[in-house]
Amino acid sequence: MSKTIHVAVGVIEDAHGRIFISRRHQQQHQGGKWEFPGGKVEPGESVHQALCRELQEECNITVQDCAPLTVIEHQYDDKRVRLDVWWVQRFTGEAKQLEGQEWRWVEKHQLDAFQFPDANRAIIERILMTAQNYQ
Ligand SMILES: Nc1nc2c([nH]c(=O)n2[C@@H]2O[C@H](COP(=O)(O)OP(=O)(O)OP(=O)(O)O)[C@@H](O)[C@H]2O)c(=O)[nH]1
Ligand SMILES: [Mg+2]
Repeated sequence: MSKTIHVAVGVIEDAHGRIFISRRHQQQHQGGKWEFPGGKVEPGESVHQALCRELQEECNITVQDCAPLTVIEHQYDDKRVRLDVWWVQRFTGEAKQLEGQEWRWVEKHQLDAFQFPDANRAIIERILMTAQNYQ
């Protein structure tokens, strides 16, 4: 069996409490589905470093403040992933997608209306739970 792919994932929240999502390119793993931005942790990098690098490269933002939200391990038919998910509540720069993917800000309660990879179910539950606790 192939080894687990370690991924840094950002749940980016704006001042209105909305979350940034983008749509994976068709040819990518889980293509066509929506995702939270992020990518593979490179050798020698901490997860935090990977998160900051990926969000700069993919979404044009510099992370100022973030906190670990949850870690999800998921086995797909073809690969196993460990998603290290961080909540990003402070950043500079105007968030947008730099890699040609469709993107948008969505209200937390609207997240359920989008099709995400299976591993993301647990992330969305966590977002909704945490959001409730802070209201
Ligand atoms: N970025 C991201 N990846 C996710 C999410 N959910 C999920 O299962 N994954 C999986 O995590 C893996 C790594 O993500 P990625 O393709 O963004 O990695 P990357 O940016 O380094 O891209 P590349 O190496 O393909 O260029 C993929 O297999 C992807 O399907 C998610 O919400 N965001
Ligand atoms: Mg990526």
